[in-house]
Amino acid sequence: MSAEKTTTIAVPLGSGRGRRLKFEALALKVLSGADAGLEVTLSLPTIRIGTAPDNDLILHDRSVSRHHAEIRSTPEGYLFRDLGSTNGSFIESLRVTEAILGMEVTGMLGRTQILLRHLTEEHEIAVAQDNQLGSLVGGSQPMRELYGFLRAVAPTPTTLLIQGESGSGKELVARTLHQLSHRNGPFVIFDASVTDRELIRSDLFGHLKGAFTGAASSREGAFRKANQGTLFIDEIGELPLELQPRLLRALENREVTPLGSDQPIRIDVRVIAATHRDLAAMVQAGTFRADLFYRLSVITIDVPPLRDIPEDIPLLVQHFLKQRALDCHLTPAALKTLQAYSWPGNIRELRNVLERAAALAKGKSIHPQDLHFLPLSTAEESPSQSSLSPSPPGSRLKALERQMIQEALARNRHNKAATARELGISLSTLKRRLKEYAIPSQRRP
Ligand SMILES: Nc1ncnc2c1ncn2[C@@H]1O[C@H](COP(=O)(O)OP(=O)(O)OP(=O)(O)O)[C@@H](O)[C@H]1O
Repeated sequence: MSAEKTTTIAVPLGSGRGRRLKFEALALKVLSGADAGLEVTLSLPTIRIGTAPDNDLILHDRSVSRHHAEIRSTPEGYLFRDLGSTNGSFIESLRVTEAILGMEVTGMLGRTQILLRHLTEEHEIAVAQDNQLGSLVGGSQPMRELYGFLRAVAPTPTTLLIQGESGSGKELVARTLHQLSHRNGPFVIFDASVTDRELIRSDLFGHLKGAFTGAASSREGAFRKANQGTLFIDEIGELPLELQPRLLRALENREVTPLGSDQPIRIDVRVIAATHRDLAAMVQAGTFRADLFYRLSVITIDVPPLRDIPEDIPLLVQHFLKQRALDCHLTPAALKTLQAYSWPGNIRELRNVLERAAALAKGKSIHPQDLHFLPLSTAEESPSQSSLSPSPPGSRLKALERQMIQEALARNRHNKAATARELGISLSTLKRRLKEYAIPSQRRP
């Protein structure tokens, strides 16, 4: 087995400065039998052993079955399972169908004896000294800690969960992870809140031609599109409960079965999920599966809200003005106004406020009176708001549309599908409007 198959599972320990990652893996060493001397270290969610070529540890012992056993990482430790093999599995001389493995045990599969060792290694995460990582801008302590963390986890194949408020940069973090991962395949985005509930299964896992009425041709699905690359599942909290076991199976078995087929297809995809919701609370409420939550949250990455990193605002302002080739600058008073604001729409809102200000400013200087924030009926007042001027006439129509959307959202308890229905627009249009107007898609506490 090649060294490239060696992978790691990382578990973050502690938070803030001095954060450490614990790498977990299972070392398998064949002690006797046809493959004596073969050694491999793996930390996949599930490790398969047998003589068939799709196993992770392929044995050439004729007394071993094609799919003999699997070892799954669980919150309790590595769980060994015999998959109904002809000659059975023995752990420390006891015949087992299932067993949680100790730190170092000897297993016997057919005539092959294997030493199984649970490895853990801890690494200190270096806090970066940079003001930028990939397209991410910001030199504050939380951002530098984030950069150090991203650098450490990017090359591992571990599933990641990114948490943060709407517009705080979760997608950009996922893109940065993909860029740093050196994975050859594409970065594919799947937004669970936008996709039609009826189509979500085939959009994710694909379908065969004729799998259902209207399936005129076959479809690959997001998982297979992302093969060798990264699949970013945005708004994972919106994934229908009935589809969650399928996603869990895809993550654990590294294979998907398209709709209308009974042939699973092996995939090599790194999954990064994101949410602005409290998934742990959803697990408590029974609206998100605990086993999927466990699998997704092996590593969680928290993206700070903009109000927690006001020191990054000058850098971000410079970045956006340059990115949009806007030939203007902010007066110190305008910068102060931005730093005092609470930013319910986070960095996306900052970008929008700047674009509007640049369009409305009379000269090259942007003054506090050129800054126009959202009509914040649902967000807390910021100290700077009372001094804001009313929206200029040109943006009144947009302000009205924004207001209508916010009110409909509140009436529908922030259920986007219901809101879109009430407004008579598609879910994807609503989602676009929410982004455009930097309306937080979550009710504020
Ligand atoms: N640190 C950053 N540096 C530069 N640009 C940023 C940063 N964070 C976010 N942005 C920009 O802000 C906008 C919103 O970011 P992004 O879409 O990644 O947020 P999000 O958290 O995924 O939002 P949502 O939850 O609504 O999907 C994008 O235009 C992105 O490029």
